[in-house]
Amino acid sequence: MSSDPLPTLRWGIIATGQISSWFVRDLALSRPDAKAKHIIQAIGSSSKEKGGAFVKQWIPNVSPPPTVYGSYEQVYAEPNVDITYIGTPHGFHKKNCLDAIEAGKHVLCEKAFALNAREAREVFAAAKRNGVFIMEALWTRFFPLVQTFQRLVHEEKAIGDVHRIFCDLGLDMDIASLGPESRLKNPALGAGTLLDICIYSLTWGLLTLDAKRGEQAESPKIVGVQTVSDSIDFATSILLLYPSGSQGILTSTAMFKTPEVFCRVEGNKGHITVEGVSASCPSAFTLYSKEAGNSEGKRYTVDKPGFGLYWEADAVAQDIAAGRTENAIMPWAETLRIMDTMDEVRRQGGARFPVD
Ligand SMILES: NC(=O)C1=CN([C@@H]2O[C@H](COP(=O)(O)OP(=O)(O)OC[C@H]3O[C@@H](n4cnc5c(N)ncnc54)[C@H](OP(=O)(O)O)[C@@H]3O)[C@@H](O)[C@H]2O)C=CC1
Ligand SMILES: O=C1OC[C@@H](O)[C@H](O)[C@H]1O
Repeated sequence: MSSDPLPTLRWGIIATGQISSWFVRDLALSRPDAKAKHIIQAIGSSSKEKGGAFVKQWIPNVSPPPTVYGSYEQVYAEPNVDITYIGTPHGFHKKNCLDAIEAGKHVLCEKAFALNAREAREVFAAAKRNGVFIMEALWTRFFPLVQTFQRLVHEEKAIGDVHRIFCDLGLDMDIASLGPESRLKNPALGAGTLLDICIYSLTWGLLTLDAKRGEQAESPKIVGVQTVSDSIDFATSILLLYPSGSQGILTSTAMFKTPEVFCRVEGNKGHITVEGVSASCPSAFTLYSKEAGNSEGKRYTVDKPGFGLYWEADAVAQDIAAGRTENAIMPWAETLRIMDTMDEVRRQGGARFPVD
């Protein structure tokens, strides 16, 4: 029995694209307040050369270095891997998750969890059958800043009753210039802004307009409009209308980079603005309370090394060490609620995937 009080988790990384490069760098960071010890045990890539180059470029100092495999299957079969991190495009998530689960591995799968709710339900059913942990990597929810925001809004009622939230995530993606194989252009890979970035705007709406999540959460009326070309959405706007009358106006676009302040929450006792590089990665929010009366507002910030993906990784390690198969901040039912909502938005808005 180790004297180290922190749980240890041995990761197998599936795919060597952008997000995997962020994730491994965050796992490798030395953090005084870490809640878990992360070991990058194995890397699985479409080629061993690509996997080796990934290690050399992003985690050259990790010691011992991870074992690099030229296939994903070898990672699933690796006995020293506890959990697989799935960093492939959306269209592969279902297969990658099912393969990992059938091999008995726990799974942390990037957002969007699957192409549609039907696929997501299939994956959760397999996880349940095999008794493994699985979670959608909606990292934003694990930021301490976001948890402070939720506490102020829901527990302290710092801006009273919330009436509306506006949240936008826009990126200038120049989709026209991308090749047909790009995950941002190919409908089979789940292209379009809804699954890629509107999912964050939707997340802010859901966690602001309702303190509950998953099956306990209220069911708002959903209206979705999309600007669609070649069956993928270049822009999506979601309206949520809750039984209380509160509204979410939650948007994304591939044609314009959202300015620093990406979100405004309005209540009867004040408002909050949230800022950061994008809705996925908030760096500060400012609370303007009518009662406190200070027009400059009170600013809450986060000072973090790296990207901030380690907060979700720590939470996963703690869950697995405690024998849990799902996480309380991002439970399976919350992922299904998001997938069901995005299916409904696409039904109304017109974006389609070949698997639908
Ligand atoms: N949490 C966050 O902030 C972010 C999350 N994401 C999510 O992460 C996932 C991956 O995104 P991202 O890293 O940007 O994607 P990339 O295109 O940068 O990388 C995807 C990787 O998946 C593997 N892959 C396997 N099959 C294919 C295929 N047919 N086409 C392309 N790639 C393939 C490749 O790795 P290999 O060759 O090694 O097998 C590739 O490098 C998505 O679900 C996305 O939504 C993305 C960015 C940020
Ligand atoms: O999850 C994401 O957040 C940041 C974006 O740059 C990226 O396209 C998206 O996948």
